[in-house]
Amino acid sequence: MSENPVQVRVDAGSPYDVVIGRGLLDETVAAAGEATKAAIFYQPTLAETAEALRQALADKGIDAHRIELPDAEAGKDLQVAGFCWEVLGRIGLSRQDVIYSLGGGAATDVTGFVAATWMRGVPVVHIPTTLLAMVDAAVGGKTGINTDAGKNLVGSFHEPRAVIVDLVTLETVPRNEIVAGMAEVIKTGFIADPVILELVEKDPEAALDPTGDVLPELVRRSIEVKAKVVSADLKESSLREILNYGHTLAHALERRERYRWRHGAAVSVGLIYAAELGRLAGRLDDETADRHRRVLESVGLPTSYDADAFGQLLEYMGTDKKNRAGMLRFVVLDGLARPGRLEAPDPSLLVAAYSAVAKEGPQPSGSVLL
Ligand SMILES: NC(=O)c1ccc[n+]([C@@H]2O[C@H](COP(=O)([O-])OP(=O)(O)OC[C@H]3O[C@@H](n4cnc5c(N)ncnc54)[C@H](O)[C@@H]3O)[C@@H](O)[C@H]2O)c1
Ligand SMILES: O=C(O)C(=O)C[C@@H](O)[C@H](O)[C@H](O)COP(=O)(O)O
Ligand SMILES: [Zn+2]
Repeated sequence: MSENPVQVRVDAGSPYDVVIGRGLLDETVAAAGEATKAAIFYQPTLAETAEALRQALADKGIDAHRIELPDAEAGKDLQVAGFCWEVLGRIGLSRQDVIYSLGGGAATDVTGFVAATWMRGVPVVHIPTTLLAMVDAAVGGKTGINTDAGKNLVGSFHEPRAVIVDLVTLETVPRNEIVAGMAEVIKTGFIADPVILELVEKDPEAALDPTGDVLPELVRRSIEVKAKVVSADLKESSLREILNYGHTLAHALERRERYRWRHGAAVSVGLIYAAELGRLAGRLDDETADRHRRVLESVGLPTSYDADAFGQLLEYMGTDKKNRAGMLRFVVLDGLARPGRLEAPDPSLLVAAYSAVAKEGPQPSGSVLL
């Protein structure tokens, strides 16, 4: 990617830009607009970056505060949201002011939720710092927390004022987090942009290299797809569901694992399952179905899960937001980049498709866990 930042427009309810580049502190400060106060919610690993932003905002006369969030999924919690609301009250942050999120998708999700609910909605600027948050979580206005009832069942649509994707931040992201984010990139390839798949397949190592040229192209392509989809259907009345490809099983798996699995790792297993459902339903050709496993494994993503878990996963899939009238609905492919829906599939199909991911014995550990 060239030195000049690239802007991708999201043309939904309140249009905004996703700015992609390297070294974007000026753009980040400019996004404060007329605010006189700012709150920066950040994950612990981003403390230095948060302080640099606080200082840069202070230099512009903005009363800026930084507030550390618990790391990862522990941050997407009602108690954490309550703590954030308390802090905003103490700061006296008003509707003319601004909130920043700084971190991975867990940070953008909980901060977005806090911004959506504080004073019934204040401006939020997302600064995603993981691959997954850049290509997916920070774009599109979905915000949320996890509860005992399930993953992301509490939340709201709250569009950001801007999204600042500074590719430099990827250089400190652990490899397993880049790998996890690649699941959403590959998902995007299957639902809408097969060039993404070709780029990953050509050189999986290059695709994972935050200092190379391939990853920035994958980031831009994925954001372009997401921007187009959410611009057409912000509130997920229909088209936006395609971004949920692989997520019906993934969210059930995450809940079963008490959110200790990386979201991207769960999505990877969920993609294998959705591809198999499509194949067994007679809608997806063998080559495209098999391509899922090849490309996901080529970057080191998991593609299997506990053979004994299906009953509980089925129960948890029953709370998926795409379900209608108590019937399961899945996003499946009718071919490469041709997403469709599978409504109320026969239970025998659901069981049969699980054999594509079922694994007996010791389960994956390490990189899929927090
Ligand atoms: N709202 C949406 O549309 C949407 C889309 C996709 C995913 N999500 C949500 O996003 C979450 C997953 O996001 P994630 O994969 O980014 O995980 P995450 O937010 O848990 O971050 C992963 C880890 O990376 C660390 N990290 C972040 N930036 C870093 C950096 N620059 N250098 C070093 N370490 C860094 C974090 O501290 C954390 O430990 C899930 O909760 C998922 O549901 C939301
Ligand atoms: O933006 C969307 O829409 C998505 O479905 C993107 C998903 O990758 C993401 O994980 C999202 O948070 C899932 O949404 P949910 O509505 O199923 O919670
Ligand atoms: Zn996702």
